[in-house]
Amino acid sequence: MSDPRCQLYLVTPPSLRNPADFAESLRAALDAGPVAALQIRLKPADDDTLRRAVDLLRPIAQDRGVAVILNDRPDLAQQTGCDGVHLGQDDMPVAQARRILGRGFMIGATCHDSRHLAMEAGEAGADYIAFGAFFPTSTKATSHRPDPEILTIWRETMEIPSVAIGGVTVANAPVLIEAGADFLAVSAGVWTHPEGPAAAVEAFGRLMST
Ligand SMILES: Cc1ncc(COP(=O)(O)OP(=O)(O)O)c(N)n1
Ligand SMILES: Cc1nc(C(=O)O)sc1CCOP(=O)(O)O
Repeated sequence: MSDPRCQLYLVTPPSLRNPADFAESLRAALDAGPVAALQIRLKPADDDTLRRAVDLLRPIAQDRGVAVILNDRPDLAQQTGCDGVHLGQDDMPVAQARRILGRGFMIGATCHDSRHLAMEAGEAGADYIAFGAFFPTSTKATSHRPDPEILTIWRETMEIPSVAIGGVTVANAPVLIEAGADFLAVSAGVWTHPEGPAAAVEAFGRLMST
């Protein structure tokens, strides 16, 4: 298969009411089409809950070649065998995380609608930067609404891959793909898709391969 210009990055729902059921949905989703990464994002969750979630979900993803990124927690990400961590502006600074985690560990950084934040994150050692929220979402309260053009400008001027997040669905994804996003990070648009997560991943796969 030719290298797709944009790849799918799944984000878990904010809470897993039934972890075993979610594990089943995750298997089905990952078997339905190409997925580059899975972010485990549980809010709020204590350390035991996070560890149990990583222990359950990490092998499902990694066995299928999907990188596992833990949200917010570089310490637990490293201890539990994840491939990377995603850091917000109020989390551990990227440079500090890079010093602790070393070069082989993936670090992503939230940059809202700011190329300035994104350049800072890149200089501090981030492997990808995330812009959002591009569309309204009920997964998280958001106060930034970037124009998709930020993805075009970023791609034309910078080498670090961009992730577009926030309210992304099969219906609105084309504008972000056209604008030049390297990855689309999606939660509700997959887990609450009317035809189910596998159908959503298949549909994203079609969009990204055309
Ligand atoms: C890929 C990606 N982009 C942005 C975020 C948001 O991270 P953050 O600002 O730390 O907010 P919370 O996710 O912790 O609520 C993300 N998680 N992933
Ligand atoms: C976790 C998160 N961060 C965002 C940001 O803008 O930084 S938007 C968002 C929610 C992503 O979930 P959904 O695909 O359901 O909108």
